[in-house]
Amino acid sequence: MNKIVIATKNAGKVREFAALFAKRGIDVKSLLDFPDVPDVEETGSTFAENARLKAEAISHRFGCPVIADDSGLVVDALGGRPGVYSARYAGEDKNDARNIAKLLHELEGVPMEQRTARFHCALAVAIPGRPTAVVEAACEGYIAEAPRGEGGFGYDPVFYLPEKGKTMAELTPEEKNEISHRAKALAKLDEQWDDIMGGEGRME
Ligand SMILES: O=c1nc[nH]c2c1ncn2[C@H]1C[C@H](O)[C@@H](COP(=O)(O)OP(=O)(O)OP(=O)(O)O)O1
Ligand SMILES: [Mg+2]
Repeated sequence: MNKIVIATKNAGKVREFAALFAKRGIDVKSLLDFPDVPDVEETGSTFAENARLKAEAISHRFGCPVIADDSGLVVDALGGRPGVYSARYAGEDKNDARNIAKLLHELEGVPMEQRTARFHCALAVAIPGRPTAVVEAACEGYIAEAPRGEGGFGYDPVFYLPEKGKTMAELTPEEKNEISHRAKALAKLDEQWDDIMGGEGRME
């Protein structure tokens, strides 16, 4: 297999998946290539449920294997919010800058040692006629007091990695793809790939 559909319209995710799959010799198509496909409603209460909903809906529509990513930011001092609502935290228009502003506002006065958080990623693989597989992984860090860096997308400018002394947005794309929740989840998929695909093809 040398092509996979990722059920997302998020350009940041598409860039990261394209780089991660390029190493495996696989071309990535996304819903940015099919703008007429309507958004799948994320009605689940967990990342895994939403990833499954997106993968199965698009696989059913296209009749081919599809991977979906549902991800977000889990902040301990906010009881796990914004969680599955990360994209829509500050409103349905999914505006990264407004989401970050709301997050920093809610954490005003919270000292650094209590600003622990993680990015969480659930990846679902839906293949016609086979059970859907879901893997999950997380990347631990802290919510910074102000945005820093231009790279990545979403909440990256306020996600501080103590071991790097940088926010996720200050990493190069290659550095982010070594440590991110998305890369770790994809590595788990790699391990299970032959079982999941059941003869459909190998990832590498
Ligand atoms: O590496 C990341 N770096 C920064 N922020 C991130 C990351 N990974 C997820 N996030 C944030 C962005 C968005 O606020 C939410 C994902 O929401 P999520 O529903 O999975 O994606 P989405 O609606 O943007 O696109 P789609 O559903 O079409 O895949 O978490
Ligand atoms: Mg979404």
